Amino acid sequence: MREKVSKARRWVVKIGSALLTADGRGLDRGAMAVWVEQMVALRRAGVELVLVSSGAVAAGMSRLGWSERPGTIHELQAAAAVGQMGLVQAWESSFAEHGLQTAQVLLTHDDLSDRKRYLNARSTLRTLVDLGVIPVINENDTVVTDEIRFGDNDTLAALVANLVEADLLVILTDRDGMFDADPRHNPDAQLIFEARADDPSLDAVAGGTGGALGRGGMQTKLRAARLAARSGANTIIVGGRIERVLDRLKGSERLGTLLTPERSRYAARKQWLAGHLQMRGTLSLDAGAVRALLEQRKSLLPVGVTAVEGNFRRGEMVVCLGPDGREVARGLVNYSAADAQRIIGLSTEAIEQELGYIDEPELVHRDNLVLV
Ligand SMILES: Nc1ncnc2c1ncn2[C@@H]1O[C@H](COP(=O)(O)OP(=O)(O)O)[C@@H](O)[C@H]1O
Ligand SMILES: N[C@@H](CCC(=O)OP(=O)(O)O)C(=O)O
Repeated sequence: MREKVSKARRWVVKIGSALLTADGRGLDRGAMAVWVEQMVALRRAGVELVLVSSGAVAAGMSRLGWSERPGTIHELQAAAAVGQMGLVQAWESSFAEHGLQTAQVLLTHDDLSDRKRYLNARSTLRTLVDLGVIPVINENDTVVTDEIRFGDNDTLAALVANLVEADLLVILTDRDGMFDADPRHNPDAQLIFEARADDPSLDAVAGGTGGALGRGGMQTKLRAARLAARSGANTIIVGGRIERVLDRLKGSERLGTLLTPERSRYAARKQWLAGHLQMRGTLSLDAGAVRALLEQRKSLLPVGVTAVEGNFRRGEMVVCLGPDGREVARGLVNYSAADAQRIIGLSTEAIEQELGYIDEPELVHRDNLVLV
């Protein structure tokens, strides 16, 4: 079962406020350094990493000398703005000690629900990961309003896992994992080692909300696992203070709670694309492009496309048809219909000349392509 974890290539690691702030006494830099060491080791082992870090509000409270979580949203946002500085600074200096660079990425709900911004966020994150930089993501607390807040970073981390098509979401928290009852009130509660994310009996055990600093509790972690499962990712909820926790997970050790998707990664991804997006147009492919997609699992380049139909925008879903008119794939397109029309049949070098810019050399990247 745990080889699902050791074999995962792309991880999103989420670290909650409760852990990061040593229960309210500012950022726990010592603990951060220990996770950084393990994340560096993961990277060196070929794992692609994205970090979702909470702790801005808690760090800001400590910097401002506030001992209680403020009541108004503006005070919370002010605390987050102050604390985010310290948070990214701490991550940056800690990773820098190992020669790794970090990047701050602040996201809101709108960024992930608007197709165009979604695709841009995705491309930027992919570029950062390819560059070997560790993206450090948090919610953009200063600009969000109550209605559009993620609120807890568990949900944000799950949506990031969808966004970057992670194989694994690791939620580090202050308990060893998900118990069959809230361990704060039930000393006999037992750790759940494995379950299907969609198992309805989990709803009852994850009832309680978060601690004094965190927002979510187990309920949002369970919901996050279900969201992550939609794009086929496995989720581990595990104690961040367990010694060498990330190393040991990578080594298939049975730590924490593993929540698995009900379908295979591929089937889940396909369903997710289909369920989330309406078809906006079609691309007709020549025989060479069909072979490149189906046999070599490559991205679709403009050079192999013979016709464009529909009025789609960048980031929307299109259907790819073979020379016989049969559907061979569907996926998220990197160019609008008007721009696609101008670049079909062109080699990669000619695209920039034609458009004056180049977003991506692929018309549809293979990560965003589902073969039929
Ligand atoms: N079934 C459960 N198993 C484990 N922890 C639970 C459960 N139900 C509620 N909790 C509580 O959830 C807390 C973790 O959530 P939270 O405080 O939001 O942390 P974080 O900041 O890591 O997101 C734990 O300290 C625990 O008391
Ligand atoms: N964006 C907020 C995180 C919200 C939050 O509390 O998240 P979590 O501790 O993961 O439940 C912050 O940085 O303080």
